[in-house]
Amino acid sequence: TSEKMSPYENYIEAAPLNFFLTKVFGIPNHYNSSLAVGIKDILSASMGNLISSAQFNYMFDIPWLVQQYPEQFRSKPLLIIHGSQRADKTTLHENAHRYPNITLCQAKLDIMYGTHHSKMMFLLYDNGMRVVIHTANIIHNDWYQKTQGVWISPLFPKLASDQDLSQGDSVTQFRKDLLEYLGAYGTNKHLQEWQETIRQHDMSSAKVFIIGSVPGRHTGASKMKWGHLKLRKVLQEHGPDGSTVKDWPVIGQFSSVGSLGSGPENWLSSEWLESLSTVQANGIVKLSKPKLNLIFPCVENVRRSLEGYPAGASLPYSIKNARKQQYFNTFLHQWRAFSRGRSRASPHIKTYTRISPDAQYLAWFIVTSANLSKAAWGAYEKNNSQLFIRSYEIGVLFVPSKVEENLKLFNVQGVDSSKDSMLFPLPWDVPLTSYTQTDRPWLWDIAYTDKPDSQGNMWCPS
Ligand SMILES: O=C(O)c1cnc2c(S(=O)(=O)O)cccc2c1O
Repeated sequence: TSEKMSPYENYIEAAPLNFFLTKVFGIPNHYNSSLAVGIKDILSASMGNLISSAQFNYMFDIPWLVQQYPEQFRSKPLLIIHGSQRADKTTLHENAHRYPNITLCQAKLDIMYGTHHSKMMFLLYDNGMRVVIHTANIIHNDWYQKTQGVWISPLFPKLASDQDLSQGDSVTQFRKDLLEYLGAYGTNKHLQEWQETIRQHDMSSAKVFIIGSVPGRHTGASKMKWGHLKLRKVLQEHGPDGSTVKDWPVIGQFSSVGSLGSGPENWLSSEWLESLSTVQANGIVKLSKPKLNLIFPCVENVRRSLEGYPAGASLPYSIKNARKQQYFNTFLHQWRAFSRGRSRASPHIKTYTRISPDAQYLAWFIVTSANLSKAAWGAYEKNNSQLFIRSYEIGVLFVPSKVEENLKLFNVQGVDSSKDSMLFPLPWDVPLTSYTQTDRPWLWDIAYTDKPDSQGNMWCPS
């Protein structure tokens, strides 16, 4: 019903997959005009007449956030869901204190080293609501010169009061999974109000699966609800068939790396890769495990970036972890995004996909807050009877058949404009670019003083 749409909605609603990159300051405008949004576009009045909103994230600059809303929306109720504790929590409260419309909600983090990584917006308008799931912190730098991913839901209309509230879910059970994710935060009055609001909206137009992580030791029926086992379950039921994707590589792209174990068989190439290479379970014998390709910036990628070495302050891979897992380097490829004008926009986006060897087709695609870590994706414990997750994460999974019935694959590039294909806007270049002999993965806690960065500076972390 285009008569309701304003020019902004047209360009946002027109994107068939609702998958955008954030606008980057300092690249040719062409790369910021299509399939790119800034935070002010997302919050603009042309997306809807805002009644209230919620912002889930890890880092917040509250005064900056308020300024990103249109002036007439800056006093609307705003719920901030964070994971800050102790001094960080005090600072957050000090910064929020002077805004009477802002309420803070602290997500419980009872497990050591867990963080509230999830990045999501609820936008309630007078004619419906939107859900935005993305990868950027609520700070200026994350929306300025980095590559970030954003999924913006269609406008979800409010259910008519007489309509049965069990209506209004999608073929991917988007609303059910979103409510289940929110349920994991426990009893918070403001979050429960948002759960009620979500129940009152028709989300049947959502074509993506939610892949979420919540802290805990998940067993029994809950074991497959979160992290890499949720992905495994969805791919068992709705994934590609084994014959189509036999020998198709898996690609992981991320902005941080955890402690993965002393060898690939500890976690990376065993349980994690097994989940990402799951195919529709039709009983055929287990396929050979596919090749794993990883994308993480090398030192040169960071040095030449628009921000220079300081881009590396958001790429927290430590020397402590790196020295324990040299095998990890054998999987690595450079950050290159020439096709999107973003080779120099350092990646903070996290994406995972299964791609054909000729890089023409995708079997599925995820954009998420989850980096390459056990804390985010979960790790088996107790003889695979439970999945141990430390952090909150949330992402969306695109599966061709759920985007369009009978669609089996996404097109990546080239001219296959046959009717049964849909172009997927990849954020990074294929084929992948290997590290050179002298390239090393970026580590954020060692010095780089042999070559100045794009700003003429060296990197000397304290
Ligand atoms: O986007 C996030 O959720 C996130 C989380 N953590 C970060 C860290 S650190 O907490 O791991 O030291 C250091 C630098 C950037 C970070 C970041 O961008």
